[in-house]
Amino acid sequence: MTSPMLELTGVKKSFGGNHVIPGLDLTLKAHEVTALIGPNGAGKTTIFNLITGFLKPDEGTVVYKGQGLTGLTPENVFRKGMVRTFQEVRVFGGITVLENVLVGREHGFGSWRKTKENKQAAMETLALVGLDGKAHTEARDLSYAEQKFLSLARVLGSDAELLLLDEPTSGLDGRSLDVVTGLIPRLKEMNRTVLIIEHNLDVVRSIAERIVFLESGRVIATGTGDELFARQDLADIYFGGGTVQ
Ligand SMILES: Nc1ncnc2c1ncn2[C@@H]1O[C@H](COP(=O)(O)OP(=O)(O)OP(=O)(O)O)[C@@H](O)[C@H]1O
Repeated sequence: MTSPMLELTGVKKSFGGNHVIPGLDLTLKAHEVTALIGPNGAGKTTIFNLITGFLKPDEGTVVYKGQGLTGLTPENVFRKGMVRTFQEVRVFGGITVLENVLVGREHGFGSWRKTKENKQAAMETLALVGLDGKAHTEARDLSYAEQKFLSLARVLGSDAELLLLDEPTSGLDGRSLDVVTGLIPRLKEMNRTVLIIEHNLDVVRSIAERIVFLESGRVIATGTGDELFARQDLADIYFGGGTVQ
């Protein structure tokens, strides 16, 4: 059996007396697209923060490709080969689109280099999200949708194998939504594993191979879209009534 790409075991996190993650086990297989869904406040972003070193678990372990991540800074977690996006758009407005991807390639924190090879790789990444024609535009001059694409290009432009995407489609519709939903299934061909937080259930259904349903920091169901979307009990939790469709 191949070892999991990511394994959370007995992870707990409280804020004051609020037990946001009361005890979480979660495993990701390599080259799968897994969606983390659940009602507002279920703890999805907190889980991203616990995995990526932005928060430290009170208890439990996070193991990435056989290596414990507990206590590592976000920068050092990144260097292990994992990268995330944030719910809100985070791009560097004062530098160009191309430079934003180059910064992402160099781990987003330290120095970065405009070598020919890096530039070519960054341009190929920009082409994936349709931004190659705007490579020399300052990021602040992009539309909201283009800035979302650029956030994606920045994580894709890194060598990270595990991508954690926090609501990559929020605020997008029509053709811009299609850019993201078309891209995500292709990431496994690029040797990437994806964990995605997503509220748009049509998107979840079309891209996720496995869905993890979270309520109050606990995994209450795991399965394919066909398995989970048929369950009225989950629809009741998600919508407070109605059907997940
Ligand atoms: N740093 C923090 N300090 C205190 N409480 C926090 C902190 N981070 C998260 N929480 C609380 O943890 C709970 C879960 O929040 P989280 O953002 O992880 O949920 P979510 O599932 O991502 O929600 P949404 O779908 O609305 O983005 C919420 O009650 C939130 O207020």
